[in-house]
Amino acid sequence: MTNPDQALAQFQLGQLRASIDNLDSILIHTLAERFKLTQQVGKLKALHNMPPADKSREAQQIERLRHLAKESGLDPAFAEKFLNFIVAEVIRHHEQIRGQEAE
Ligand SMILES: C=C(O[C@@H]1C=C(C(=O)O)C=C[C@H]1O)C(=O)O
Repeated sequence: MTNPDQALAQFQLGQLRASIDNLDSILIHTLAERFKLTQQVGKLKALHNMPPADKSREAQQIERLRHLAKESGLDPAFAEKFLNFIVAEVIRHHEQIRGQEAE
């Protein structure tokens, strides 16, 4: 048996989780669109013999995202780690594309 307080808490939890699910969908769709673009960058770089990683571009992105994170109340260290995690995957894709072009 649930008391009214527990029933209300369950309802609120369900509402919060529904919004979290919506935001997780946005994150997945956003990442999918980002990777479509970075795949195009990878092909362009492979075609023109440019290196997969660009540390100066990454430094600019980190500075920009740390600033945005601070403004939004997100931990800037987390924002930096998150970007680095994504960029590492992008570079892995670029190296794969480069390998395919060389075949
Ligand atoms: C996509 C690029 O390649 C790499 C991946 C980046 C990214 O995912 O934002 C940024 C810099 C590069 O290390 C790029 O050079 O723009």
